[in-house]
Amino acid sequence: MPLSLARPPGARDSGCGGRGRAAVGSADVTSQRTSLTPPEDARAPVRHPEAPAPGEPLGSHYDQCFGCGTGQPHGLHLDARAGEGVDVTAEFTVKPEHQGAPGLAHGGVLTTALDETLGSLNWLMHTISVTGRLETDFRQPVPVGSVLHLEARVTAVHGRKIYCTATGRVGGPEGPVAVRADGLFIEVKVEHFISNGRDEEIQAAMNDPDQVRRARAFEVNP
Ligand SMILES: CCCCCCCC/C=C\CCCCCCCC(=O)SCCNC(=O)CCNC(=O)[C@H](O)C(C)(C)COP(=O)(O)OP(=O)(O)OC[C@H]1O[C@@H](n2cnc3c(N)ncnc32)[C@H](O)[C@@H]1OP(=O)(O)O
Repeated sequence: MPLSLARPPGARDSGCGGRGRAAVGSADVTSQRTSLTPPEDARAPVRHPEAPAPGEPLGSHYDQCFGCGTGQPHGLHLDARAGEGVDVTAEFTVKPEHQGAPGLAHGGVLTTALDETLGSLNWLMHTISVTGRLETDFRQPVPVGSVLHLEARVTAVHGRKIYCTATGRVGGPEGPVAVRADGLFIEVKVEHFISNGRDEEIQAAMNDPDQVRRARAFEVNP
């Protein structure tokens, strides 16, 4: 489907940082607390035929993304690589600016690293999806200076729901799991961003041919 650059009906017409009427619906999340387990009739994930080759760096979906953006000075600068299945790997070095307690990584930063690694699975399926739910287990403290070896994979797909899981290991790619997460990502169209993002950044993104090309690469999903 070609990428439409027009704002759809119902889009907010001024950037107001989420204070305006939400342009997406929202399900009753209180009844979804146990829904990180795929339903019986979920299907196995399918690697898109044009997915990046195993080992290929995926690059950033958005230059200003806190997780992967190369133009984001405050970001984590993750650059995941494609795996052989519907899976990816990445490394994240914990820096002093990522501390929660003295000398230790902040849990929210570690969760962000897991979230971003899971988000990069989009490249493997040529799907755009956003985090609906994310549950993190913190098993070991992660000291500053550590390299967190991240791995994420899709476990099942059910309609627009993408079930996925990620681990972060310390001491090497085969080291002990320090953090892990189960996620539920929900497939969206490009309009999700156009309708909900602040105008300033959306306009800049739509005027950037490289950004439009990257959005298209996600969207083409036969
Ligand atoms: C030129 C312009 C260019 C722009 C291009 C950009 C390219 C970008 C490319 C790639 C981006 C990748 C980004 C990755 C970054 C890392 C990941 C993040 O941090 S993402 C940010 C954090 N997440 C959010 O901000 C979501 C906020 N939430 C929402 O927007 C909505 O709630 C949304 C879209 C998730 C769902 O809303 P609904 O109205 O579309 O759909 P409903 O009907 O509510 O749900 C669909 C199904 O999913 C279940 N569901 C939804 N939310 C759930 C939840 N929280 N827990 C469990 N189930 C949930 C529902 O029960 C329903 O299931 P049933 O089909 O009925 O079986």
